[in-house]
Amino acid sequence: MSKKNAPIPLEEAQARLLALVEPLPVERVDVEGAIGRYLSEPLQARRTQPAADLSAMDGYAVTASDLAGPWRVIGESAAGHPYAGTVGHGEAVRISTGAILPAGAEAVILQEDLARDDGRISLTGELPSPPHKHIRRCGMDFCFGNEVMAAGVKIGPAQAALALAAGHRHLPVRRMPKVAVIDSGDELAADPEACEAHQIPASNGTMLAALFRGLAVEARRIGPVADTLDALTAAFDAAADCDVIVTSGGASVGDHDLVRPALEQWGARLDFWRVAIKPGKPLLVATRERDSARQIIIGLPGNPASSMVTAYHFVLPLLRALLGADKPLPMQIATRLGAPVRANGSRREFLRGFWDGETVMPTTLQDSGALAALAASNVLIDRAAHAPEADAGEEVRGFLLQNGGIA
Ligand SMILES: Nc1nc2c(c(=O)[nH]1)N[C@H]1C(S)=C(S)[C@@H](COP(=O)(O)OP(=O)(O)OC[C@H]3O[C@@H](n4cnc5c(N)ncnc54)[C@H](O)[C@@H]3O)O[C@H]1N2
Ligand code: MOO
Repeated sequence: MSKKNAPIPLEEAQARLLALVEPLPVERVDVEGAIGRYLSEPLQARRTQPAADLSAMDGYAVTASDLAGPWRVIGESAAGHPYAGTVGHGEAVRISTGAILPAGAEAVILQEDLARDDGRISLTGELPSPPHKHIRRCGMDFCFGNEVMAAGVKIGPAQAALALAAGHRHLPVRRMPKVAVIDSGDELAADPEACEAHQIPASNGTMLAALFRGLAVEARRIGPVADTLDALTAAFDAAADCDVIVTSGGASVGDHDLVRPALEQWGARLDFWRVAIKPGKPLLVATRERDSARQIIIGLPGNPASSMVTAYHFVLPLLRALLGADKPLPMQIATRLGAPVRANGSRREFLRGFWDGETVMPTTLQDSGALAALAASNVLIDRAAHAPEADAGEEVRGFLLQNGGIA
């Protein structure tokens, strides 16, 4: 193998890939449509919340200067229906959670702590301490002009609610990337119920597209495609409008591993090939310049666990970066081994395992073709190159597979 293609470390390969990203154009979409996408610029509040002092509980609003009572009930402030008058000495206003505190009122006494008798209330329980305990101050959450979210934040359920509360009907986000997923290999059967002995059902394409669809992308599948240059270049042509093309299989060194030569024939330029990780070593990254934008092609190894691990560490971060994420890489967790693991070889390894919230149990079978073990896993245990054997109970780091490793 030429020095040029010596496997490179994971972080270096990720940095090279992300350096190729040209963020996609910005569009404004309504808040619901923005869910799953990333803010392209900081968001300022267009209103103050709460816009006035509000009661946080159901009870009675009184002045702070008269906390002994009894009080005469002079009216009501309900959510959406404020009390127009002022509360004075010896007076109380019935108030509900979320209602505006009437003028003059500085304390809310819970209704459970009061007895009401014919328009008068008297204390039977505790006074609020401090008196303003049950009051949400104007601007407690945010004030007009505050930056409520930074650029690159993912719009999830709470962020969408915050944007609406801050007075925004639309949000600036980047257009959704278009991704094509190409299954390649002569042995692949499109129909799992009609799979001959010399075949294997094509399963990576569905797995990968499902993984990518966890992000706000338009993913489509092509193939299975035969192991010929013509079939592969025709598949690339069918993906000519895509921002990202992901292939699985045919990335290694065999006579029928044609993804690299097909990409070159198609006019793509290889950026790097081979990463020092296990599984996933034969990963390749190439680019093709179109009239307006750059296409990025990622060739994943065909073994199912290799495809999953490389999609997790490369394709998901790439898609997040195209969407404008501030932190596109997955986050690590620290946990403890539930069983011993052997010493590692020269490639950083991602063992498949199941984390139950306390310890992580590596699957017995770690072959990169073992789909049952992959499907039983929710964590990739991160083992450094040449890591010594480790006992049950020792701390290890890992990546949660769920949600692409991003909380
Ligand atoms: N002499 C060497 N041989 C291999 C090397 C090497 O360095 N020298 N690397 C090995 C590594 S590591 C991996 S990983 C594999 C990956 O090879 P390819 O990307 O070329 O994958 P294929 O050979 O096409 O397929 C591998 C395996 O996966 C199955 N497969 C492929 N596509 C799908 C699909 N869409 N759905 C389900 N299963 C799929 C395929 O049938 C094979 O069993 O190369 C090693 N070899
Ligand atoms: O990517 Mo391969 O799985 O290292 O055998």
